[in-house]
Amino acid sequence: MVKSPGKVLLADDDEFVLLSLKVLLEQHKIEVVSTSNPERIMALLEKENVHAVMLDMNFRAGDTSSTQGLFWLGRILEFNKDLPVIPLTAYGDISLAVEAMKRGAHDFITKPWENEKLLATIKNAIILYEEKQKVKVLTAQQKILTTSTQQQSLIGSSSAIEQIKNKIEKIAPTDTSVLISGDNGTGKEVIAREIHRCSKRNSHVFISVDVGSLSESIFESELFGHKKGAFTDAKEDRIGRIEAAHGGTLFLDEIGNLPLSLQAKLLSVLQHKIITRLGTNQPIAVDVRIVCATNSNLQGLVKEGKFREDLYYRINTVEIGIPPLAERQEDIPLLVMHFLNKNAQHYQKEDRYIPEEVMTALQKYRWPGNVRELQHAVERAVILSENQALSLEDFGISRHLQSGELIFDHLNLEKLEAWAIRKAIAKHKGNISHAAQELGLSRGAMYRRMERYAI
Ligand SMILES: Nc1ncnc2c1ncn2[C@@H]1O[C@H](COP(=O)(O)OP(=O)(O)OP(=O)(O)O)[C@@H](O)[C@H]1O
Repeated sequence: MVKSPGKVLLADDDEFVLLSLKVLLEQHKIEVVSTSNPERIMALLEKENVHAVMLDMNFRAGDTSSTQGLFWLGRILEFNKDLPVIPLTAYGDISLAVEAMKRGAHDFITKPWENEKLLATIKNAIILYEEKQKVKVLTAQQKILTTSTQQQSLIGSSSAIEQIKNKIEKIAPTDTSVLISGDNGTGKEVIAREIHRCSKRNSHVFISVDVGSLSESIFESELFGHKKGAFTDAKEDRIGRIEAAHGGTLFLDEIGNLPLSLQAKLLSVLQHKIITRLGTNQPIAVDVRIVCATNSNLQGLVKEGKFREDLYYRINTVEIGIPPLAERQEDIPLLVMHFLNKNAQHYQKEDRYIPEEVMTALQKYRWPGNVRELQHAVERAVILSENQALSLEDFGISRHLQSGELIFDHLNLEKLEAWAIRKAIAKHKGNISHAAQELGLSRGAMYRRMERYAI
């Protein structure tokens, strides 16, 4: 089927004019909605996503003052200032056409019209409208892009990170939805960005929304956008994050914090790939890949009725679990060196280095804030250090080490079990049978636990 170039609203009280325009436009695959009653114009604009309007300037028979036409022109542009309006004027009424153009009309057509010229005018109007919409989306994307964080590739050589890299390679080229779980600061966003970078969407935007930091009152407009006047503070039309991510990847961090009412809306977006901005009822098609992250037990939230089960299954086609940093000590030296190089360069202290015993201690520390904490500790050490060799004091963690606050000061059984399973798999280089044997588990019990902890 040939794609329609766009949709036009025809408003004219002459049924014959409406019919002949409709036949002409539809012959050229242009979709048409029409009305002979001007009072219906606004309702049709609300309902239909039109790209241009053809507007009769003399509605009532015998009314040649055109005040009606100019009045409706004003109302249409008030509703959407980007919408091209093409007045239809009586032959020879140039002064009226000029007045309409002054008030924002796109072009004008005089009756009787020439088919070729009319078609060219309509097609131009549709293209112009689409271009304006694209510019709007691009401007919003640009704004979001410039405020988002810099790209950071996934650093690490532990078996956990290797397995994650392997999974990313397989899933990135597909559009499947991914759920990343892990504690705060473990690198969930880095993984999401890596999925985007390796995907065919990588020339489009990656948009990150921290659902956990949004107040409930702005959730909906932030995600879905709004129309001017949709609520008290809606001073202008605004594109939501989902629409801004069109063509790219939308990363929803802390998805467990999404209120139930919006969970239903998000599910509908995932199913139908359509959004509606607040205060309008015009559906807008969106093409986004959704990657979600959580640091809470989503399955538990489902059981408690706080998270919709259908949405849970929709977002977790593939799950990636990232263990806390303390459970992948092998990654610590690589991360430390990466952050050291970056900060040493930035603070012009390129001669700084880390003695072996300090690195060993850094590996043993449990890093409750995970990679984010490690990153800040290295930056702090570079800034505060007075000697070339960085000391544990520079990192600000010697006090914790002296108080014995090493890896196992959390006693959460599930975390300990997950830690032991990962450790055993790493020790046996991915051989599950051997790892299960060491843990005293059957292979079945091992696989059940691996599924539970998304290993
Ligand atoms: N494997 C990694 N390689 C390089 N940098 C990393 C890695 N993991 C985390 N980081 C860095 O640590 C910081 C925290 O990472 P990120 O924001 O991805 O964590 P998160 O799990 O999404 O955190 P939160 O749950 O708080 O949103 C970032 O500055 C990120 O660049």
